[in-house]
Amino acid sequence: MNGKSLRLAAWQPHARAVRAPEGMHDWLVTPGSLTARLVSSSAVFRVRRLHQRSATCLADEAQAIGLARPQRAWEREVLLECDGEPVVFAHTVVPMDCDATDWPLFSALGERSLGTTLFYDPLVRRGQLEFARLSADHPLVRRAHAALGKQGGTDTTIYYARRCVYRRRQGLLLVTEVFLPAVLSLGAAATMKNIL
Ligand SMILES: C=C(O[C@@H]1C=C(C(=O)O)C=C[C@H]1O)C(=O)O
Repeated sequence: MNGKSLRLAAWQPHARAVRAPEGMHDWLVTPGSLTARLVSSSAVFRVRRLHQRSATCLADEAQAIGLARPQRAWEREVLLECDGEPVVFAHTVVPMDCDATDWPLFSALGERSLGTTLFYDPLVRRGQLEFARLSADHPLVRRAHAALGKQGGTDTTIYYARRCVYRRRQGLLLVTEVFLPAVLSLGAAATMKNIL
């Protein structure tokens, strides 16, 4: 970590507050399942599971999932890939003490999209989206860089992210999606597919 403090984010309730370029703003405000939009924007879509394990949640996540302080949670991290190109780094946390019946499919997801369990289950309630600008030293961007095999030290890119809390029975689950720059090329590809 070379002494750099890990900078967390200021999560905003309105997408316009993070001043994303238009193309990225359009992705940030994708209604419904992001998976569904990515599938329709590419020929080959893949959820590349990086890991699913217990880990200490981030300081700005604890309260969102009902924890008094950062503590162990179930953590799932994936790259969403379109036509072989990673376009989203996604990070999901669930409190360790959640009842297994709250999220019955979560532990066995593998490389199936979490979205397929969240958006087609009538017991799931979706909270409000929040948005943030993340710099390269944010913990989630650092993890995305590591997953992509990239050194983030000189990266001055601003990454745009959104997060949302889902509730099912007594269970809470927080999904954070960090949009990678390559997501912007999908718009062009999707447009070309419509034209050709
Ligand atoms: C919440 C969704 O699920 C997607 C899939 C995820 C996964 O498989 O871990 C995580 C975040 C999402 O981008 C969605 O499709 O909207």
